Amino acid sequence: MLKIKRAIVLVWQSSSRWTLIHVTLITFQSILPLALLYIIKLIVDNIAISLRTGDKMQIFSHIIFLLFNAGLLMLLINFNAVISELASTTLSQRVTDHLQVTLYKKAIQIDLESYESPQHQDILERAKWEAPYRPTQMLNSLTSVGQSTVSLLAIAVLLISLHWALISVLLFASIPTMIVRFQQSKVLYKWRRYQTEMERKANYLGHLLLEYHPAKEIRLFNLGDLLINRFYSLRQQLFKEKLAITTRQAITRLITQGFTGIAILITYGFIINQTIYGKFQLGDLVLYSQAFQRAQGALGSLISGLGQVHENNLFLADLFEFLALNPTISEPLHPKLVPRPMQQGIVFQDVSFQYQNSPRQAIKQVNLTIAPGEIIALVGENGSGKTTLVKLLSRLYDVTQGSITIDGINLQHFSVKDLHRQISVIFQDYTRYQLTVEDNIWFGDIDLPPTPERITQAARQSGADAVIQSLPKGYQNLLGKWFREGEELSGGQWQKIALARAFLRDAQLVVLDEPTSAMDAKAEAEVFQQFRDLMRDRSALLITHRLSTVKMADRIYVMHQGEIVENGTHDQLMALRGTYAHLFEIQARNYQ
Ligand SMILES: Nc1ncnc2c1ncn2[C@@H]1O[C@H](COP(=O)(O)OP(=O)(O)OP(=O)(O)O)[C@@H](O)[C@H]1O
Repeated sequence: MLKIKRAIVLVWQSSSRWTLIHVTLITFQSILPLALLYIIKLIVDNIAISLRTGDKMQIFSHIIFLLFNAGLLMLLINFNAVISELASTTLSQRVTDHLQVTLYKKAIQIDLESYESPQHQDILERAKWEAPYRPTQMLNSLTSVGQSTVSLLAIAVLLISLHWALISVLLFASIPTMIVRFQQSKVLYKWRRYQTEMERKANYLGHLLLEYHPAKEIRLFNLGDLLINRFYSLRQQLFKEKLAITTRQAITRLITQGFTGIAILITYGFIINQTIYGKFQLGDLVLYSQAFQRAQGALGSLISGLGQVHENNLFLADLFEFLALNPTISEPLHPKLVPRPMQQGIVFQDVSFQYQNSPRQAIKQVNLTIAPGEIIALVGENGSGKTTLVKLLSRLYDVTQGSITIDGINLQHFSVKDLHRQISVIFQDYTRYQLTVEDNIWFGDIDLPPTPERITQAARQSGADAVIQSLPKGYQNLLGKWFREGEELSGGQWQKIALARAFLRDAQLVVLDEPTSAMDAKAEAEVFQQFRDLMRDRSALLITHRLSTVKMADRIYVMHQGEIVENGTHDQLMALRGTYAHLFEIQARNYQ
């Protein structure tokens, strides 16, 4: 019941005006045919009277009047049907758009961690399936239930006046159909839930085959046919399962329909019998058989409407399951302001962290300090935990143990938005927005307007300005190949744009995860030559495998399997002759 109410609220919120129009028109649609039926009865009755009396002219003119009204009513019914369809299309569109936005709003709220669980992906996928149409369908099935109930009640009064058993037979005969319909919805729903992952796998293969990024490897490694075959065999499996379910359902439906059919035949037999023996007039025969036919129709749509309500109710659970997800990275009730400027800086104290879906700790007992204005470098082999530290610092995840503080205040006491405003992070898998250059840079700080001076300055600092000047529309040029007139950039050029985005934000800490990995040696040298100037009094955390660039850092932390194993300046670490010195010498040797 609660889900039905929520679905209606969603539809109402999408457009209260169109919801009202839609429901009103549908109500008319259920009442008007009944009025038409009544006029037809009057016409037949009049014909019957005319056969018995002499004043045929007067009766005929009355019948003409009734026919005229019937014609008008038919016009009205058709007009109502057309307008109703228009209202229904408009409302559906409104609901789809509204729900899409609701879904996106929820998606940007939930924890990053949620995206890493297959169960969450299943929930998201199902919510995506259901959101566009399920609430409108719920409204439609509810209105159809209302509509058929009104029709059925009105006809029931007529049929009861004939004989109470008629409507009882009809109702009784429809019980098996109803039970079967409900049962079938449940089976279908369970199957959809269970096969979500398989459907996602098929979609993923489809994505690999259609998207631009995988296209190169798919051609070069000749993966196309292999992936298509895998896609096809998944779809085959889904198809077979669905076919088995629908075949079983069709057979059951045939049996129940047979049962209802017999009951209907008996009832018709009764009506005909009563007419032959003169208990019903000819008009009654027409009226009752029409009414009975309509009762059948109304009952059929009532059962199907109730079945749909039940089915929609089951499937809406998926949408609401997603909308009910709450982030665990919670906002404090009374947030403190992030100190600006920081006095003591950022301190990681005995920080440990384990990803939810992982059997081992990614970070173990880490102690690390970033003082105001300090440039810190984080080095270490792949998988040693560098990026994870940054995710913890920016509260994309919360630490499992220990604490991270700014000027002694735990990060969890700041509002997440305020914290993010003070940190400018570019991850190694940064986003290439298929938008204008200006947007790509401005997205680094949308709290301020995208004035050309700010954008150009950030682009100059990252070395992107020269690239942008060579584009036909400069800062207004679209990037990427998704849209017309977009220009694709090289990996290093994209990286310069991403770096400009990081520089734009007036943050107290700039975190760059492999910021120059795709840049040529000259561009990289240019960025780092001016890096200290660029940072001015800001702190920076650099993650890089290129040890030549970390020499200029004030302090270097070396990570190994989630732990910090060494820290100091370049000279101190070289003198220590430990992991850093070893890594540095390997790289230096490769350049000789
Ligand atoms: N989302 C995740 N879920 C589970 N485990 C993860 C996740 N992300 C990273 N890990 C694991 O955490 C460990 C640290 O990964 P992290 O990305 O922090 O390493 P890194 O030092 O940044 O590596 P690289 O130099 O390759 O970028 C690795 O063992 C990795 O497998």
